[in-house]
This record gives sequence, structure tokens and C-alpha cells, in this order.
Amino acid sequence: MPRARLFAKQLKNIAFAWLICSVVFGMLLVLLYIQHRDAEQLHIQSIAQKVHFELNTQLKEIDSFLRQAESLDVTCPQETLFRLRQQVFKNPAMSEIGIVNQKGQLLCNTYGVLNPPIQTTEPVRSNELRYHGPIISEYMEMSAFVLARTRQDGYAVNVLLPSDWLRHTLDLQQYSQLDFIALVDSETGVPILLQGHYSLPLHQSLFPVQRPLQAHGKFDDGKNKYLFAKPIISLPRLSVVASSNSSPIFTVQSTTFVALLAVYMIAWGGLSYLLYFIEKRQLSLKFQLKHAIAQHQLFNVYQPLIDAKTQHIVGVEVLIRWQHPSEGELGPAYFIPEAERSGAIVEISIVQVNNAVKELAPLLALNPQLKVSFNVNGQLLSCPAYLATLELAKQHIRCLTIELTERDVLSQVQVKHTLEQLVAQGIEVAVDDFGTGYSGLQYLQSFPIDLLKIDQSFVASIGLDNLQSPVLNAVIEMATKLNKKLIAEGVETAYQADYLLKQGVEVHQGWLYAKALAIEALIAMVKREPSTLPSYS
Ligand SMILES: Nc1nc2c(ncn2[C@@H]2O[C@@H]3COP(=O)(O)O[C@H]4[C@@H](O)[C@H](n5cnc6c(=O)[nH]c(N)nc65)O[C@@H]4COP(=O)(O)O[C@H]3[C@H]2O)c(=O)[nH]1
Repeated sequence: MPRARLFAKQLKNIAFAWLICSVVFGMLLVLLYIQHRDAEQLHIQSIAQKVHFELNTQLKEIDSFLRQAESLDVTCPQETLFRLRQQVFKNPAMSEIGIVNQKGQLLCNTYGVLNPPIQTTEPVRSNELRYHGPIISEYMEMSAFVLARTRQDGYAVNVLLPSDWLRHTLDLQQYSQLDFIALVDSETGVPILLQGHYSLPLHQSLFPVQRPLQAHGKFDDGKNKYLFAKPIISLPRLSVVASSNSSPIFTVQSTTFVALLAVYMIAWGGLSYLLYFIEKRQLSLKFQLKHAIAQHQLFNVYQPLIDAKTQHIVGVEVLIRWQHPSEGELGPAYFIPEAERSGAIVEISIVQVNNAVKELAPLLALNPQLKVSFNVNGQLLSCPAYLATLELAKQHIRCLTIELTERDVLSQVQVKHTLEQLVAQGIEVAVDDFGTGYSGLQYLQSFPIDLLKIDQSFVASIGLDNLQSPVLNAVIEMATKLNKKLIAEGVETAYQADYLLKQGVEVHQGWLYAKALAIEALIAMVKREPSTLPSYS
């Protein structure tokens, strides 16, 4: 093969290997990405849930105090102030508690009675837990939230929570690997506590947050992100929101990336080499075959067909062998598939028929009725040179049979016409390995088929209780009904031979009688059988 072509073939292999590896690795990366992304999202959810839980616990405690505040004396006697202060000591989240009347006047707080009262906003009528904020507490000069409840009598009790204190208890800083984690107003989305850079998905309305929700896509800072939001149960007006970059694959560690790249390169290289190796082997087999034909290394062997009743040889199947210079004698399984692929089968088969005519001439001269059977595939049937060789051979071999597999018989429309022409010349058509094909059996009626060769697997099933055993009987019955001749292949035991004989299958082929023989051995066998060829000496 010219160098340029060899080089082009190698390039093709490399490109093909690259394509396969890229597709496989691409799929692998997508899988990894999905797995990684799902894990990342679960991680974000679990952080948000944790913050949510902590906040919820805090708020529930404060709320339970506010519910009990129904019993506080709103004239702010010492006893009430004591209870308020006691509460502040017990719960360090609260820095101040105050009582506001229906007009919005702060009457007293943990610091004492306010005289005059300070005007604030009028209490809301609803007695749900609510929050205001963040506000700047005048006393503490810091940002804070107000949690409040309105009592049945219209007075409100409120609690001041410093923002800093909340931030520290929730320890938001430990979540710095997230894009952000925030406590936001569920209605407006305004962040009240925030760690990181707050950004929201574009073209998606998240607010008001009424139930736990997730959002994916492009955010207003131009990045693709994932977001999880969940309202606080005891105060749904507030929600915990956490978000992270949703493209973690691009943050794969450099060592992992290098390892992946190395595996990819090794797989690519390995596959290229494997393809090169297979091609080289095929190429070399193809060239070796050509050489073998030229050097006459291929030769015929002949397996006798025996009439089991009389024990006489009634024919032979011509089989091929290769006397390989280094590998020794090789069976057809080693080279026939490649010969069929490369087209060398045509030349091989023509030489085979011509050799058989020559080698069998002495036997045919003595017994012109000797059946001679050749394996023929669909490719050969469409080759005029081979058909012409058969036609010539027919002049020397009176009982010439061609064996086709079911696949070959049915493969081409014109096969039927070719077979009819061969039959017209007196050539017998047999179906080889009968029963192993998966096609319907209509062809038995429409194609000119005279003989069925029962596949060895059915013969091997005789006496065994397996699935194939009933098929053998069905095949025999069908062949009898359709008036087809039968030959049993692969007869290895006397038991099988007896059984087949009892079923009416008289012509056998198999190791019980003889293996495939070189022409000299066949002649020697026939010599020992004077009754078969009475005049042969
Ligand atoms: N286990 C066992 N095996 C037995 C027994 N009796 C015969 N055989 C083997 O069964 C195969 C019968 O040939 P096939 O079904 O046409 O199957 C043939 C045929 O399809 C193909 N083949 C052989 N020679 C040629 C040829 O010249 N041209 C073509 N196109 N194909 C061939 O290769 C196949 C295998 O051929 P072989 O290896 O020669 O194997 C032969 C034969 O040696 C037995 O009792 N037990």
C-alpha cells in the first residue's frame, strides 16, 4: 500500500479515535457537571435550611414572649418593668422591649417609664407577629429590627433586635463560599441581613416569596446562578435566600483538570493505536491472503457424505484450508470472513472449484454419481466469472451441489433467477446450516431448493433434553412434507446416527464417519471401500 494512503488511513484513525473519545468524555463531563451541580444545589439548600432553622428558633422564642405580653400591665408599674428587664436578660437577642399605646406613643421600655411618651407609629390592628426595620435605635445608636404584636386591647409590645447581634448568631460569614446569603423582606426582596453580593435572576419574579422556591439562570450581575429561597415559618414576611454560581465545572481544581486531560489523551492515544493495530492486522491478512493464493498455500479438503444405511461414500463436501508458512494449517474461520470482506473469496473459490475438478477426476471417472458439494455465498452468486467456473465444472462433476446459507439465499432478488439458471444446468441447490436462520421459510417453496443440510447444533441435541431437540424433528417432518432431500451435518456418535436413520435421514456427514480429508487420504479411504467404487484400483 502506498505510503500516502497508509498515512491518510492513520490520520483517519486518529480523527475517529478523537471523535469517539471526545463524545465519551463530553458525556462524562456532562454527567459530572450534572452530579456536581446537583450536589452544589443541595449544599446551598442545606445552608439556607440551617440559617432558616436558627432564625426560626430565635423568632419563635421571642414570639412566645410577645404572646404572653397580653398579661402585662400597660400602666408600666415597677413589676411590669421588672418582667421586661428579666426577659432582656434571659434572651440576649433582645436589646430592648417597649409598650406602645393605641395612638402609637411609646409609654415605657426596659429603661423605664417615658415621660412624656415618645410618639412612634400607630400600632397595626392585626395581632400577627410583624417586623419593622431595619431602624436606627436612638438609645443604642445602631441598626436594629423591631418585632411586634398588637394585643387584644390595641396596645402593642415590641422587641428591638440589633442587626449585628443577629448577624453574629447566624454567623453568616462562614458561608463566604456562597455568592450570597441573605435575610430579605419576602414582599419586596430588600435584603435586611446580607453576606456576599446580592443579585437576583433576570426576567423572573421571585417576590413575594410565599413558599420555598428555586431559580436558575442568568442573574442581574451577568452570571449564571442558582438560588434557593424560603420564608421563615413564624414570620413569613422574612425569607432566607442563598445563591451560588451554577457553573461549578469551570471551577474544577487544576489538578483534577490535568488528571482528566491526561486520561483523555491516554484514551485517545490508546484507541488510535488499537484502530491502527486492527487495521494493520486486517491489511496484513488481506495481503497475506493474496500472497497465499499466488503461492498456492490454499488447498481443498474433502469431507465424505455417507449413506448411513449402506455405509458407503455417496459424496464429498469441498472445504478449504490454508497451509500458512508460520501458523501451520488454518481453518476457514480464520480467513474466509476477511476473504469475503476484501472480495478475495471470488479468486479463492474459482481456484477451489478448478482444483476440485482436477483432484477428484480419478474418483469421478470411477463413480460419476459422486456428489460434490461447494460452499457458495451470495457474493459468488452475483459473480459471472465464478458462475462460469461452476458451469465448466459441471461438465466434469455430474452431481454438483452448491450450499448456501439462508442469509445468502434470501439476500438478493436476482439470486432466485441465478439459482434457476444453475438448476437448469443440473446443479443442485442446498441450504446449509438449515434451521439457524431467522427468516420465514416461504423461500423453500419459491426458490429452487432441493436439499437441506440440518445444522450440527440440532444433531448435537439428539439425546439431550434441550430446547433444540424438538426443532430437529420439526425440520425433518417439514422437509419430508415439502419433498426436500436431507443431509445431517456434524454426526459424531452412533446414537445420533441411529436416531437420524430411524427418522429417515439417511445421508450423514460427520466425524463419526470421517473428518475433512486431504485428497490423498480421501482416495485411500475410497480404496478401502471397494464396493463404493468397484472399478477403482
Ligand atoms: N464439530 C464437528 N464439526 C464437523 C463435523 N463434521 C463436519 N464438521 C465441520 O463442519 C463444517 C461443515 O461445513 P459448513 O457447515 O459448510 O461450514 C463451513 C463453511 O460455511 C465455511 N467454509 C469452509 N470451506 C469453505 C470454502 O471453501 N468456501 C466458503 N465460502 N466457505 C467455506 O466454513 C465453515 C466451517 O468449515 P470447517 O471448519 O471446514 O468445518 C466443516 C467441517 O469440518 C462433526 O462431526 N463435528
